[in-house]
Amino acid sequence: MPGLTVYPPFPDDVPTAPLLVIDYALIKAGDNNEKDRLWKAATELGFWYLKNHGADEEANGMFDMGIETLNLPLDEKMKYEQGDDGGSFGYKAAGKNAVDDKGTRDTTEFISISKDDILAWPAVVHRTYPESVYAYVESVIRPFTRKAIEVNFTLFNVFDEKLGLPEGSLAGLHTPEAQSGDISKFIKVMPQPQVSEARMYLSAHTDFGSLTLLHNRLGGLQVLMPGSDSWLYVKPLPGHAVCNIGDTLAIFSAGILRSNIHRVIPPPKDQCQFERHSLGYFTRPNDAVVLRPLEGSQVIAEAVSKTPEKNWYTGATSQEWVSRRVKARRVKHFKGAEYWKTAIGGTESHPALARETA
Ligand SMILES: O=C(O)CCC(=O)C(=O)O
Ligand SMILES: [Fe+2]
Repeated sequence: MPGLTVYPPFPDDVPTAPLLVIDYALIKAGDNNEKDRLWKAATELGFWYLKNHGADEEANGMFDMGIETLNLPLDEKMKYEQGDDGGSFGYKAAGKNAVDDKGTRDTTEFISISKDDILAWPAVVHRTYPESVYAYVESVIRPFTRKAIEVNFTLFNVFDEKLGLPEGSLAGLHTPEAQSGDISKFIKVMPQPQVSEARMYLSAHTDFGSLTLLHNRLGGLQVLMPGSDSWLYVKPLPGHAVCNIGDTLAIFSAGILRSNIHRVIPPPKDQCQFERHSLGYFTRPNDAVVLRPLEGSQVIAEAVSKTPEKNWYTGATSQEWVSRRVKARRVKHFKGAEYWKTAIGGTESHPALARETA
């Protein structure tokens, strides 16, 4: 069973990022101390571990679905390729995205499954998927999607409270019934020959949407520590999801919630000989929501006035924002180093975003 591969342990002599461990069960029970810790994590680093999230079994099933799907022959997978127009549902073949300012092609492939297609199945909202996806909809993908939405809503409620927004504000911008760019994404990267300059798996980026819930088994994910040039590994911890804030929550809160830069490089030490699999639920606002700081909060209004250099008023809808960022990475649209510097950006600016060179 590929899902049961025993990997070498994450090495204990590489520097790791100090993510707080947040207990979802305590958050759900309304524990104020835990809510304060979540707030600290979401505003200072923008990344944290989440334990007791209750979605482990579904996540394991998603690994089986993802491995089976990405092991299909390439010509079968290519029938479902996302294309070059900014669509983020379906299959993304290795080599279709650039990873640096030279236009180097990536070696990362993934299958992204839309929340809308999964909740509506057997009706099709956006597109169709390989049969190996449909075989898991009822037993795995739908329960996984529902649990991810539940976790999101619980965390959103804490953010509403801390931001001084009326209860239900953030949930109201992410209604499951409305169409959105929400995806479950399963990622695979083949091990690479031991060359001195191994290729970046995912170039430095901020996530495009609101919240990301990641389930990792191998290392490779690194976060750029705020205010510095150091990249630190996020050590995978069994049973813990890695959560992070994306651009749209940063925009809604005028930067109070931190959308931190991260990247994926080959897993450290002996782990790099293995195929790397990762799974994320990427939550994005409803397609039609216009991205700008939210009204009705004194705290957000103050944050806007303290950051005049930032253009939080993007004028873009959620769908336009995500689509622009997906499209900009496709090799087809690559136009050189200057292009890379400006076109791929999200809410954070840091030289690391422009100078990544595999
Ligand atoms: O594979 C991972 O560990 C992280 C993936 C990621 O950052 C992304 O897909 O946005
Ligand atoms: Fe990411």
